[in-house]
Amino acid sequence: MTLTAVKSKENNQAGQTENVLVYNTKDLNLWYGDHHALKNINLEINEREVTAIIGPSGCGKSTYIKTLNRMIDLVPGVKTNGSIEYRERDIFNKDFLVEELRTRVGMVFQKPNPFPKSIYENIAFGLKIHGIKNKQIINETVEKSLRGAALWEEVKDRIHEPAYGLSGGQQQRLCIARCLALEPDVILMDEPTSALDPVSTLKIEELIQELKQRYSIIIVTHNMQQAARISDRTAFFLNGEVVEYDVTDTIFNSPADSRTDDYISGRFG
Ligand SMILES: Nc1ncnc2c1ncn2[C@@H]1O[C@H](COP(=O)(O)OP(=O)(O)OP(=O)(O)O)[C@@H](O)[C@H]1O
Repeated sequence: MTLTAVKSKENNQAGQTENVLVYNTKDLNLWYGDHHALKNINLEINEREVTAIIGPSGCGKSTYIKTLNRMIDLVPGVKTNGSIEYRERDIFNKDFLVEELRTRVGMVFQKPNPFPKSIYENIAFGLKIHGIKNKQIINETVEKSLRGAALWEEVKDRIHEPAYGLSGGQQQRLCIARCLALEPDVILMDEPTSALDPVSTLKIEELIQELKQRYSIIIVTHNMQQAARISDRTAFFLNGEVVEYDVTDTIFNSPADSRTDDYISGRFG
């Protein structure tokens, strides 16, 4: 039984609700050509939690989250074995259409990447691609998504202006709104605040706390304080392996492995 499963069981005995898994990664290995970038990864990720992935540069954090929505398929020469179950279905199974997976699992990148269109069109565009044509539904979804990303009040009077006119932090919240419009189940975030100033970072962190009421969030971050502040569980990656995975408080206050302790204390990385 894995650590997370043990904890779920303990919670259950204490009369709390059992955790539901959104992802279950089993013995995952990944190679870029000959380079073994992910080694025997086993991770159970709970729904409606924030799961942080931390570790030094090059340890495989981005590779792992890009595998969760099969964006890794776009890299030539990648090989994998093992499995990743999303809601108990193997994402590598040929019956699981990648388009379906990416609709269920949204992604926000390090650098805000709005389309060169208006604020409104940034959200409406994705809806139209998904076949939604009704103007009223589109208008309502645009507003709902911008509200969900805590951006509506700031942009409601200029939603037909170019998205590039927004600040970096606003652009990142627009990218989150664009993701929310498609009603995802999971949101993957790859260092979403690393290009932002402290005030914009705080806004995104507050937003993540709100979003976890409805979505499961998996976030890669180099910022230890951020992982400690916003995540429920943290996985520490090193050289393509998961060294330790536990509730965030334990990782930061009493890690089991001395390498985790060294990393979070800033002794390397
Ligand atoms: N497209 C690629 N082709 C070949 N090797 C790659 C590719 N992408 C990543 N790698 C290698 O795989 C390893 C893991 O990279 P990855 O980007 O996942 O690390 P990371 O932990 O996210 O790093 P960082 O914190 O610097 O973003 C590194 O050794 C990297 O050089």
